[in-house]
Amino acid sequence: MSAATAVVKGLVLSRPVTFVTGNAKKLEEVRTILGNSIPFQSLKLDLPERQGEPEDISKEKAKIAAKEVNGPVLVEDTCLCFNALEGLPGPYVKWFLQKIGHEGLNNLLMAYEDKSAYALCIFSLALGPNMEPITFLGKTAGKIVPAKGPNDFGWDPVFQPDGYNETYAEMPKEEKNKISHRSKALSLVKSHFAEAGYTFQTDMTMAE
Ligand SMILES: O=c1nc[nH]c2c1ncn2[C@H]1C[C@H](O)[C@@H](COP(=O)(O)OP(=O)(O)OP(=O)(O)O)O1
Ligand SMILES: [Mg+2]
Repeated sequence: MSAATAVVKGLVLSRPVTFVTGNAKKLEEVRTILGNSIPFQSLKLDLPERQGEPEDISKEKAKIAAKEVNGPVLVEDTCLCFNALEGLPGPYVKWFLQKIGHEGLNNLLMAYEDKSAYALCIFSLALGPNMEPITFLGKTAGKIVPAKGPNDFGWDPVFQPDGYNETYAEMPKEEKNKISHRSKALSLVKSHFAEAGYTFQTDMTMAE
């Protein structure tokens, strides 16, 4: 079928926004948090990630994704940053988790009294290939604790947000989604869509 057309304050998008991620759990949270507020489709793709500052990594992912999709895309990059380690492992937490696990993440902080950390989520929206991505940051402060709770999403069992005695993993999903790095970033994404007044001419469910 012909692609859906979206009007963006005079700017016409040939397709609805595609959220590109290789992570099913991220997608699940994004779906729940966004509800029907922003029509989007998703694409499972493991995008290459450069090294460097979190915001640049996220933007670069959006640029690559926009080329792949040849249309508007939303991506995000998530970091787990330890204050005692100047923000590391940060964007590299995926590899740390894979190699050394929850216990290893705790051990990294063994030599430090400061166990404080923050979860950072950076969404990048690129309206098309060769368009400069716009970024949206969400941050939740907490500390690193020995793993507690179900082990079904990344480092959730070792991250205990400030003001809670439970880790992200122990909380009901709705509670995590109220206070999470991801939901904070997504509320900025939502405001952006509302302010930009993006209107969609075609029912997004009809998009290819
Ligand atoms: O809310 C979260 N709670 C716990 N763990 C989380 C969360 N959000 C991401 N994570 C994990 C997934 C990956 O191990 C690393 C981020 O790496 P990151 O590159 O952003 O994610 P990814 O490669 O799994 O998916 P994508 O294809 O969107 O890049 O932290
Ligand atoms: Mg990734």
